[in-house]
Order: sequence, then C-alpha cells, then structure tokens
Amino acid sequence: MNNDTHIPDRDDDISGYQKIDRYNHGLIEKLSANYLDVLKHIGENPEREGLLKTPERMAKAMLYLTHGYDLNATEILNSAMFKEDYSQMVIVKDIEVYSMCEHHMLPFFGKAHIAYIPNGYVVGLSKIPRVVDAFARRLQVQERLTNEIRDCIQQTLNPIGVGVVIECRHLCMSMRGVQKQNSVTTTSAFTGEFLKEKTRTEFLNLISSKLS
Ligand SMILES: Nc1nc2c(ncn2[C@@H]2O[C@H](COP(=O)(O)OP(=O)(O)OP(=O)(O)O)[C@@H](O)[C@H]2O)c(=O)[nH]1
Ligand SMILES: [Zn+2]
Repeated sequence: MNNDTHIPDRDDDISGYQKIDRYNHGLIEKLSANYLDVLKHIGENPEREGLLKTPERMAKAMLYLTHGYDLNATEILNSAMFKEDYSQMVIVKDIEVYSMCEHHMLPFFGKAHIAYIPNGYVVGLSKIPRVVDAFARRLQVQERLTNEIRDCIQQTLNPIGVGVVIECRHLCMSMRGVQKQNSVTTTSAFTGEFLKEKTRTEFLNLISSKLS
C-alpha cells in the first residue's frame, strides 16, 4: 500500500470532539491488506482494473462506518448544555440512523426519535443527532443502541426524563437469511417521567404526527 493515502474530506466532519487516532497508525494499510484477502477468498481477481483500489476504498469506508468508536457522546453533550427555564418536552424526531449489526456486519438503518424534559438545562439541538451517530457508527444491536442513547442523555443532562424510539430495517434480514423485505424493528427506552403512560403517550403521539 502506498504511503500517500489520505483521509477523505468527509472525515473532517466527524472529528471535532476527539482526534481520529485510528487513521494515524497504519490502519488503512492493515485493513486494505485484509480486504485484499477477502477479495481473493470470494473468488475475485484483485488485480483486475476495477478492483485495484477497492481494498483501500473498503478500508476507508469501514473506518468511516465505525467512526463512532472515536467519538465521546458524553463530551458531545457536555460541550453544549445551556441553563434554560423550559420545562416542556423537547423532541428531535426522524433522525437518520445508519449502523451495522454486530452479527453479520451488515447495515441496519432507519430513524430515531429522541425526547427529553429539561431539568434546568437544555442541550444544543444538533448534539442529539451527534449522540445518535456516536453510538450508531459502531457494531451494534438495535436494543443496545437504544439503551446507550437513553443512558447517555439521562446521565449527562440529568433531565426529568428521556424517551428514545428507534425504527430500523436490517439488511441481514432482507438481503440474506430469512429474507423478509418489509419488516421494521422498533425499539424503545425510557427514563423518569417517560415511564408514566401519559407522558409516553404524548411523546408517541407527537412522533407519529405528520405535521412537521
Ligand atoms: N436482537 C437483535 N438481533 C439482531 C440484530 N441484528 C441482527 N440480529 C439477529 O442476530 C441473530 C443471529 O443469529 P444466528 O442464528 O447466530 O445467525 P444466523 O444463522 O446468520 O441467523 P439468520 O439471520 O436467522 O440466518 C439473527 O437472528 C439476526 O436477525 C439486532 O439489532 N438485535
Ligand atoms: Zn445481522
């Protein structure tokens, strides 16, 4: 592998909170060597023109798809918490989720809907999707992803309650295996006030509303 491998531009977007050290330890080269073997083992000819740069592309793609390991979700929230006297539910809904199941390393993707009731502090709105990404861009199961987002927001922001609903399609269930094309998996996790039916119902009604 040549030494002039550079980090693609898009990766600039994903740092900001922690330096991406993984790129600095020859990881692209190491992963590329492994992906070269993968190409051979699946019966391809890695020397043909279209595949010459594929191991390196795969390495960069995999590092991007797992960049959540380089992010610290607690720091992300801590970086933008503001004292604010607002005590109603705050909901950020329809947040795109892209993750990979830890069983097959195939994508699962869909939407997350996150709500919290402030307890003296609100958080910068963009930080909520950033927290979703920090946990989603790793090898995951949807249930753990859901709980990790809930726990991080609860422990860092200390709100009166947190609600998380995630709806995803799993490619390991559609393009292989049981081959169910239309099934969607929904998971949810709640704390505090959201454990009460009235609050939970308000949240669930608001995320199903098509108004916004
Ligand atoms: N609970 C949960 N299961 C998941 C998730 N992603 C993938 N799986 C499941 O992980 C399971 C792994 O089961 P195994 O029997 O070990 O693997 P497999 O032989 O490839 O299973 P099939 O997918 O049924 O062919 C499968 O049932 C997947 O559907 C997830 O996010 N949550
Ligand atoms: Zn899977």
